[in-house]
Amino acid sequence: MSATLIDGKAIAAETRAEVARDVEAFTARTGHRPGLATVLVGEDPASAIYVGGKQKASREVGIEPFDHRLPADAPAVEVEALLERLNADDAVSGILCQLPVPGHLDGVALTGMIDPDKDVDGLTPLSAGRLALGLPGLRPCTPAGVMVLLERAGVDLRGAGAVVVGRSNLFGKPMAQLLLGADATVTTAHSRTRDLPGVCRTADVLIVAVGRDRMVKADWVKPGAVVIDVGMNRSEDGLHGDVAFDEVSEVASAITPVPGGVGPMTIAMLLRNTLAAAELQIARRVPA
Ligand SMILES: Nc1nc(=O)c2c([nH]1)NC[C@@H]1CN(c3ccc(C(=O)N[C@@H](CCC(=O)O)C(=O)O)cc3)C=[N+]21
Repeated sequence: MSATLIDGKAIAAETRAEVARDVEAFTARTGHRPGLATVLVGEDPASAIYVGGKQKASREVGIEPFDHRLPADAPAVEVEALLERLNADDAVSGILCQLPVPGHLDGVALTGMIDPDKDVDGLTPLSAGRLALGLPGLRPCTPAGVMVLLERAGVDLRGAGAVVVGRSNLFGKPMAQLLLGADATVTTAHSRTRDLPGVCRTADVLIVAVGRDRMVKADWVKPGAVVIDVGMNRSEDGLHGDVAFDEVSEVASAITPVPGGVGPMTIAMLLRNTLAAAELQIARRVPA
């Protein structure tokens, strides 16, 4: 392998240590402990593991976790009532409604109910609009984490050609906007893109989030490119990203592994956003 490994696990650990320090200072200053409420509807085992990981990571940095689980057949009004309660609860700084939700529910509508000041996923229309306009706001955790990885890897984004493969609201769209905000020249590619390998080959920075096991091959990558793998594909032969790591790492100059790349960074950014949300709520609290 010739590429430098971008060690998301190590960078995330450093970010979590920073957040832990900042949470301590926040609590000393305000007398409040930040709180993160997670809402999980249904019993999907992978989702349950992720939510459990978020809870544990919260506790470790001094953020109080609130764990809410509803049955897979919970009616929309019940989930809505829970979100309204959490919006009104002063102990809850941030709310995360784990996606995807079961088919009878509307994930976009539910997420959109979250108080924008508690929107630690950065997925409400207001947060998305703030990002699109270049205004300050809470940013979606996974793309925000990728920006930290790129910065820590010393990648100069100004004028660089960045290709984002995937156009989801959760990742691809906000990723493209963050890169644009950092002065990259951004292309968003997707399943309908003509000559996807050719488009990928133009990238100085290639970011892939499509959910197709090891789709990106060595001949899709420009020699020396930086490759960020956002995929999480579980199969009989283990957990793999959207990038064929072994062959692509012979071509790229730097690459993130799966696991141990973008995933841990997502959780670290969730913690950072929860502290930022707690700050927002202190700021808007009317002084006595
Ligand atoms: N509202 C919402 N917000 C999310 O942020 C959100 C979501 N819904 N739904 C699902 C996805 C997925 N996601 C991951 C977070 C951490 C790892 C992670 O830590 N992965 C480890 C490995 C985990 C393993 O071994 O399974 C790693 O990459 O090293 C993965 C995936 C957050 N998501």
